[in-house]
Amino acid sequence: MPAHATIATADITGLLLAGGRGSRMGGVDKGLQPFNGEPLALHAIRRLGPQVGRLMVNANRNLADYEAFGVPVWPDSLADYAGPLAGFLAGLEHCTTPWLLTVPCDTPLFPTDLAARLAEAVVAGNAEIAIATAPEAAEGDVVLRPQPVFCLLRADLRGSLQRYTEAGGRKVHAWTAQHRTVHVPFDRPGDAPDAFFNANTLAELHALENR
Ligand SMILES: Nc1nc2c(ncn2[C@@H]2O[C@H](COP(=O)(O)OP(=O)(O)OP(=O)(O)O)[C@@H](O)[C@H]2O)c(=O)[nH]1
Ligand SMILES: [Mg+2]
Repeated sequence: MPAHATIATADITGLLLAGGRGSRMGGVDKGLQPFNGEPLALHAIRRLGPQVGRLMVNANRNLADYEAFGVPVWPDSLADYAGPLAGFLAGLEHCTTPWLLTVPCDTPLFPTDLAARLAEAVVAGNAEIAIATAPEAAEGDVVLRPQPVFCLLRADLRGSLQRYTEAGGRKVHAWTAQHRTVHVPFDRPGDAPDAFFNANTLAELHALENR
């Protein structure tokens, strides 16, 4: 195997996760909230687009607004806002490439080399899933925490995820733990410390705008 074996960009579909309730933001559709003058979803689409071969959006409300961004939009097939895994499943149901990369709509500063580093690590580790980990402050210390919605996964895990969610499973970690998973640290010297900061409230979103 060559030293830098990886996955071709064309073999990855990027999935923007915008299907949540946004309850901590007052129930608004998070992906449509403005960030530096443009909707969060559009901002993420621009950042993710160059990293992947195709793009899709998972959303459950205001579908026409998302369609206006020029990317296919798929709502959850599972009912009642079953959480991010419902978005993963909707993505896998429509994914025609061997790999799917998920990104949430509320983390606008995510790395521009996210796909490249997850892809290299998943191949090097002969794994099925790669999850980003990023430094987070914890009781005066800094620890690497998994960012489970930044997830590169094999598209053929669809059957497994379908069975897990049909049985009532909702936890990303509990499902990924059933498969060969590598964790990929984003704590190199040049990595932006706020790359994985996500906005759960409007105040957090406005604070991110000014960083
Ligand atoms: N498809 C889908 N995605 C979801 C669901 N719940 C959360 N997500 C997505 O998962 C990611 C992380 O979720 P949260 O940060 O909790 O966002 P949220 O659920 O919209 O916000 P809260 O209601 O405040 O928890 C976001 O990209 C959400 O869009 C869901 O029920 N279905
Ligand atoms: Mg939530």
